Amino acid sequence: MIYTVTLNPAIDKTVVIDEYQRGKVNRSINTRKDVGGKGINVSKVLKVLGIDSVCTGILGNENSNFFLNYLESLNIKSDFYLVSGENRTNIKIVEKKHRTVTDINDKGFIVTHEELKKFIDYFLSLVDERDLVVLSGSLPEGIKDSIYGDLINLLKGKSVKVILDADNNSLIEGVEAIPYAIKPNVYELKGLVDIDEKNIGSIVKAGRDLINKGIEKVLISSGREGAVYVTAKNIYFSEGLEVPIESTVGAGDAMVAGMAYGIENGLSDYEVFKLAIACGTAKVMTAGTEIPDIERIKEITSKIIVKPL
Ligand SMILES: Nc1ncnc2c1ncn2[C@@H]1O[C@H](COP(=O)(O)OP(=O)(O)O)[C@@H](O)[C@H]1O
Ligand SMILES: O=P(O)(O)OC[C@H]1O[C@](O)(COP(=O)(O)O)[C@@H](O)[C@@H]1O
Repeated sequence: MIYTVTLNPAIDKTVVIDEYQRGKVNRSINTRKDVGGKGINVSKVLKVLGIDSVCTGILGNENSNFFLNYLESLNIKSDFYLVSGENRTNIKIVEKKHRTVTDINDKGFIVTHEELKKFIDYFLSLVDERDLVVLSGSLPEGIKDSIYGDLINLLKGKSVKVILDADNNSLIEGVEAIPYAIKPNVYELKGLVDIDEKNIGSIVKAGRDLINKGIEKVLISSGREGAVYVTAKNIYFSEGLEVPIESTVGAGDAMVAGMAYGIENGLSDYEVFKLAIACGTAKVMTAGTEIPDIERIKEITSKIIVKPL
């Protein structure tokens, strides 16, 4: 079973405007609200790919029904540890004129040490060596940056594979614990290793260094520029496809879903990479964090050109 862990879920409020006017009244063209947060988005795309997962993590009690009802409507199993407080709302400003998305991500609820410990104990009782765990997203107040590293060590103790998608110090500390796989974007990678994010050779070298440390799969995404996949045996590159963009929010999560699906199903590095790119590309063609459909993912998969490096 795949478990996605979201410690800081979010409602994504997408506001479409023509052009942001600082200090003025801005009027929206349209708005939408989606259930989001990185691990939850991964579970949404896994469902489309036809694979079950359990969405776990920590959820604020106050507006929890918005999340739980939505996941139930998609037939995605959820098993969150509930804490008091409200799940954050993250604002995504889509500017039509400039074709940009600006994220304003809130902090979220506060988690006490005791609550976190209860969640970890419960979560560890759920998983065994047959499972794959996706740890992703930012941390609510009260949880230290060491959490992903700590969880990776505990999960490795149970022979559970982990895919990590985090940033800043939680990524640095997570990588020190050597997860099975990671999916940084180039900016997250730059926070980890000194790279020139415009130079493919520099990105590949960073990927190889991480593989030499013991991480088995390193998928580095670079938005429209595409992605690089470095494993012990292969190095692949693919350019991003030119597609109509609705919202880039959740592209990385969709990519992680493709990666998790491929790893869970024993696909080759080549197939994993193609599927991950297809999921990310299909996602940018949907509004907000709406899930891409499977037919589009299949169609894009057939168009992706992967170059071995
Ligand atoms: N503007 C875009 N055009 C085409 N594909 C995109 C675009 N943005 C993202 N993608 C696809 O989604 C993948 C993940 O996007 P990226 O923005 O790098 O992730 P993250 O959301 O983690 O920052 C990219 O590698 C690419 O395949
Ligand atoms: O936990 P963070 O880092 O604040 O990110 C949460 C945000 O990331 C998202 O999961 C989208 O992530 P990506 O665009 O990186 O795939 C949104 O749904 C959510 O608002």
